[in-house]
Amino acid sequence: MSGSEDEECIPELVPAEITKVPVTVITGFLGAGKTTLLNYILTEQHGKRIAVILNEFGEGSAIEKSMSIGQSGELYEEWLELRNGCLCCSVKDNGVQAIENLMKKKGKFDYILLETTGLADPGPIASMFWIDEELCSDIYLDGIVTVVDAKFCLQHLLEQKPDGVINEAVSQVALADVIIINKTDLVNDEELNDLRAQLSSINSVARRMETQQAQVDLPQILDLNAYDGRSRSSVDEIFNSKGNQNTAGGSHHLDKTVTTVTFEVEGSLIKAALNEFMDTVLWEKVTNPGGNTMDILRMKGVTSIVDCPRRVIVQAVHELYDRQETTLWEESEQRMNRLVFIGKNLEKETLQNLFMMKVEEQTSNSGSS
Ligand SMILES: Nc1nc2c(ncn2[C@@H]2O[C@H](COP(=O)(O)OP(=O)(O)OP(=O)(O)O)[C@@H](O)[C@H]2O)c(=O)[nH]1
Ligand SMILES: [Zn+2]
Repeated sequence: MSGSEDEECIPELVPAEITKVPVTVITGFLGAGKTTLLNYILTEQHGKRIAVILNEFGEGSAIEKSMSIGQSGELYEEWLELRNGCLCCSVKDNGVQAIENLMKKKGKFDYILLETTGLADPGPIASMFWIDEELCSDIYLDGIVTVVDAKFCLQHLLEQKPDGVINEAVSQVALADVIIINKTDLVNDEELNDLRAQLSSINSVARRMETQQAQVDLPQILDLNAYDGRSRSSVDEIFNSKGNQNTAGGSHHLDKTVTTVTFEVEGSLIKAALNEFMDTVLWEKVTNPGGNTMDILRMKGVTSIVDCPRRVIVQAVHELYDRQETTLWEESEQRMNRLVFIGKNLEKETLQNLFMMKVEEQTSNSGSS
């Protein structure tokens, strides 16, 4: 694809297909069981060549990252050099570049697992891999898996940060596509129920699993396609199941500023109106009736655009968003927009009314929907 301008003849080994390599970000508070999960994955039979990248500051140097590659059970270590230190703090595509270089040296992997430090908000890392997809990178963000400690998670979620800053444990739960409640051996049913309720009051749409020693069913956490058009079914699943009613919290009084909100609006809107809606909620920001700014951490939705025969998927992480056309609408089908927001100070009516206005603008302009 690149660097071949100065070559005389066409290289003989042109790759026939460009298979992009999925990246799953594994996050979770200190000691929750991320490394246990990685080790478990690497020793399971999965027939994949998996690269594992640990985004942690080591004892000695902060510029080297440990990396191991597992192929049918056998592991070896590599050092991944990142000039700017910690992956999540480095310049946007630095980490992506480092991984691509490594792939050039070592041959392609089938899959990349990236363990973030326990104290990191996974937002910047997710954004880094997500943006790069558009720059024709070899790798793409598949999903975010958050491991939580059944015993201590609640305590971490409840910890208050000064100035209303969202604490990392809450961010990790909010951005999760899958939440693994690990160490269930350390809690009783009541504690577990409490935690389940608190987790779903923050993020009611992530798939949830419960484990000991992080022993998960691998297909449940890999190849999620959580950030591309193929995730449509997951948005539909949300609406066809429990997603619409917000789960009530447990007995602890968790600071409920981060929650999930879902709504549906019939009809279609023009592309510009959808962009306006996204710009307003993500960038300009709207306030809830209590006068607090709504801060969106994660959003996904299926939307219906005027004159577009296909469903349009919208995805956002923090301020970044992206649209993708996917499957065709049926002729007879009622056009429907379904949106999911996870964030701080969210209020359903305000968001839904704003979206409805964009749909109605269209209806009154053209008289069709
Ligand atoms: N009781 C119990 N202990 C577990 C379980 N899973 C992991 N552990 C232990 O919990 C400790 C922390 O696990 P790690 O996998 O290192 O956690 P981590 O999230 O990678 O930790 P950091 O990298 O320090 O953030 C280890 O001592 C594990 O053996 C479990 O299901 N039950
Ligand atoms: Zn960092």
